[in-house]
Amino acid sequence: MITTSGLTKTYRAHRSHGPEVTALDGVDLHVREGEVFGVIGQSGAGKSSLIRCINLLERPTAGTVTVDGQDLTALVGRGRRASRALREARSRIGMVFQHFNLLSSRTVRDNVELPLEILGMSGRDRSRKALDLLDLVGLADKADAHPAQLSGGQKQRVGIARALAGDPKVLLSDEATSALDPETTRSILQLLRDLNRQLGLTVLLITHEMDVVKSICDSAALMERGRVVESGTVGELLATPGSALASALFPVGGEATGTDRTVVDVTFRGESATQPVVSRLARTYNIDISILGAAVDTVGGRQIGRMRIELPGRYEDNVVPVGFLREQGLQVDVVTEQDRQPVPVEEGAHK
Ligand SMILES: Nc1ncnc2c1ncn2[C@@H]1O[C@H](COP(=O)(O)OP(=O)(O)OP(=O)(O)O)[C@@H](O)[C@H]1O
Repeated sequence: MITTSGLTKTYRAHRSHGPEVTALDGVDLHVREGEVFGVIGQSGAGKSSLIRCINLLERPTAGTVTVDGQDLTALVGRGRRASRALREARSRIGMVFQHFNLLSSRTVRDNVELPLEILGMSGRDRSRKALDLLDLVGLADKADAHPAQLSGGQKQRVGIARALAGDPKVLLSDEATSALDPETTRSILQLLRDLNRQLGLTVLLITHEMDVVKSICDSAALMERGRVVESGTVGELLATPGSALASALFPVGGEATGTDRTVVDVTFRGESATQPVVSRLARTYNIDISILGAAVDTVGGRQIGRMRIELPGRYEDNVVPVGFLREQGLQVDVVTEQDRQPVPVEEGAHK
């Protein structure tokens, strides 16, 4: 549904002179139809630039953006007909902002009607559609209120209703929950998930919070210094040895008790979680195994368990027991010192 190819954006600090800042450095991203895709990264990683380049609010320096089969970059600056086509294409891409961007002088209903006015819809149709959208986001009773009379979560619901006005196939969310408290964050994420399922809406969201990715994303990408350094479905990421996103999505702690030890993360899914693998391993090889940490969690809607265990001896001495674990159908990652570096994103923090 969304593909970026070699997407690059450089800014110049002062119009014609000063150093260039490379905000996006050849980003290739593939977002499938109907999925919720999260892009996570530290402040300055290029997340906002990415989302603004995808809907062409910002003109990319190089590369292409294709949304629903249409190359949007081909429409930039190519005469009147192309710019009308670009406007139309953009109206099918909804955008939700961190600070809601509502017009304070307009009522809730009038805020939702605004994009419909721009699309030239007649007054009665506009009004009906705005009320339907407000109903969809659970705010039908606030149609005549003004934004100042609403809570943050309610304002974001209005922002979402407005984003849906053009019947978009794609919703872009720029830190939609960063200004909200944890409880409200949960309800807005649930709303985005419900809309994704009910309307088949593809959602691309950017966030600096791992919890957001964990609770609603089917796929995720990690950005660092303008590049996508990891991406995939949550299942693929969890199955990738050494994936920084996987260990941040599902951290399991525990330090080795000495240098002459092998530390292994074992990931369980579904049935395998119940197998008494650790005791079987200890019996088969007659070794003492310490459990350093363990957790069971729901990631991307699936129950997953992870355990960090320690075997006596170095890895070379444990090749056979590690192979035994893999033969049981478990995902086994041997943890090195380097793997234990923290992932550079915040977890559960709110701006
Ligand atoms: N309009 C601009 N002019 C000049 N530099 C910019 C502009 N917008 C962004 N940048 C720079 O581009 C880089 C990426 O910024 P961007 O806002 O895309 O990152 P981000 O990951 O969204 O960060 P944050 O989470 O803090 O919003 C930063 O170094 C930033 O200073």
